[in-house]
Amino acid sequence: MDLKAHIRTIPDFPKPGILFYDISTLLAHAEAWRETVERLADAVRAYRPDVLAAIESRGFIFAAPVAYKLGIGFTMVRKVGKLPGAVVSHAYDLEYGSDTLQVAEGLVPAGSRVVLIDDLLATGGTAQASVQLLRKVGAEVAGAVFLIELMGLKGRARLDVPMTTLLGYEGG
Ligand SMILES: O=P(O)(O)OC[C@H]1O[C@H](OP(=O)(O)OP(=O)(O)O)[C@H](O)[C@@H]1O
Ligand SMILES: Nc1ncnc2[nH]cnc12
Repeated sequence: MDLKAHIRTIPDFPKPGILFYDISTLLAHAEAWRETVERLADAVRAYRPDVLAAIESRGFIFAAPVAYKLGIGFTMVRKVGKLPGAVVSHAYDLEYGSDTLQVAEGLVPAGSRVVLIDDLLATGGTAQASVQLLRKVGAEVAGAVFLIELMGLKGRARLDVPMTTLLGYEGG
């Protein structure tokens, strides 16, 4: 099945000049959604994870059925201020300014093999910050899996873990 046929592109969202790759149309199509979950699960399984880590918020949509299918748990990598209780944080630089990601303390056992999952790799800033955060809590990041890669933005070069993407687009 051609999954790209189910991803809608919207020009100038959320800012002028950005071509937005919208997964809403894929999620709404039962067969495309099922095929996506199957293919992501195969890619994730190859890294032999003990647990998944999912990046807020679109990453949660994909991580939940994949974790269920593989019979493992998943941990949420969240934007600052969303997680209750003790958290571990990692601040990272954006093009302008900075941001912080957090995970709950004590949920990822030290030394466990973690696979990171998200819908889309653009500049790779969010994914690489997530890798660093997971290492801070003692995880071994075995790999990262994305549905979409915007190859023009060269996020792949920023990630220092093995990675698999299902759909590559030249632009970004
Ligand atoms: O590779 P990067 O340049 O870091 O960009 C990729 C990130 O941007 C999007 O999330 P966004 O921050 O828009 O949040 P959302 O998932 O909550 O919509 C996407 O889901 C990735 O997490
Ligand atoms: N062009 C894009 N489309 C959808 N999500 C994104 N996240 C970062 N860049 C994006």
